[in-house]
Amino acid sequence: MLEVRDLSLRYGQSEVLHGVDLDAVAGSVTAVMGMNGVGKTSLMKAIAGRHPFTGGRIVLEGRDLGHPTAARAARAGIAYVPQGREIFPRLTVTENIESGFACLPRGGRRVPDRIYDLFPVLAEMRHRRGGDLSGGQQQQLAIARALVTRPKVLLLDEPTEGIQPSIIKDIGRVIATLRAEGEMAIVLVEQFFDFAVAAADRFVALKSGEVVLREEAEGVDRARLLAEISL
Ligand SMILES: Nc1ncnc2c1ncn2[C@@H]1O[C@H](COP(=O)(O)OP(=O)(O)OP(=O)(O)O)[C@@H](O)[C@H]1O
Repeated sequence: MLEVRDLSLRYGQSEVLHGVDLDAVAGSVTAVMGMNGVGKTSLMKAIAGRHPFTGGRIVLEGRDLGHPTAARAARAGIAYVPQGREIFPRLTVTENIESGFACLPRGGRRVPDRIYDLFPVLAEMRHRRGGDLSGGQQQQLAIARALVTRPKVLLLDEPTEGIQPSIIKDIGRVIATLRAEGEMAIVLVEQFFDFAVAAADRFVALKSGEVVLREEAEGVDRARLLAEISL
C-alpha cells in the first residue's frame, strides 16, 4: 500500500532523516518508535506533504507521489493526525470535523454516521467549541477529522501524548477497529511502549534519523525493541 524508500530530509544544512525505508499495509498497524528528536515527526510530515524531503520516494498503491503538497497527499489518500492535534479552538466540533473536507470533491462532503459511532462523545459535543474539549476529546476529534477523508493511509503522531488513561483505551479500540476493517494502512508514531506493542503488527525503530530495527510484532523481542528505542 504505502512504500517509503530511501527518504532523506533536511532542515537547512542539517539532515535529520537519512535513507529511511518504511512499508505500511492495509489492515495493519506499523509503529514507528524512537526517542525524542530521532525524526519520527519529520518522517510523518514528509509523507503527509507537510515538509519537503530531499531524497527518496513515496509510493502509494504503486504510484510514485513525487513531492506532494499537503493537499495532494490528502487527495491521494494520506491523512495525518498531527502531534498536538491542531484543533481549531473557536470552531465547533462539527466545524472542526468538516474542516477535513477540504481535499474531497463537493459530492463527498458528508460526515459518515460511523464517525459518531466510533467517537460517541463527539456526537454529544457536536455544538461545543473545539477549545472547550479535553485533550483526549480533542485527540478523538483530530482522528475523526482525518477519517472523514476516507484515507488509504492514516498517520497518527503520538495520539496518546498527554491523554487520560480511559481515553487512551478508547483510542486503542478505534485503532483496533480500523485495523480489523482491513481497508487502511495505519502508521502509529508512539512513545508509550505498551500501547504501541498492543496495537502494532510491526515495528520500525529510528535512531538519529536511521532505521535501526524492523520487526514483525509476532515473536518480537520486547527487551531488544525497548533497548533500541531507549538508547
Ligand atoms: N522546523 C524545524 N527546524 C529545524 N530543526 C527541526 C525542525 N523540526 C524538527 N527539527 C529537528 O529535527 C530533528 C528531528 O525532529 P522530529 O520532531 O522529527 O523528531 P521526533 O522523533 O518526532 O521527536 P519528538 O518525539 O520529540 O516529537 C530534531 O533534532 C529536531 O530538533
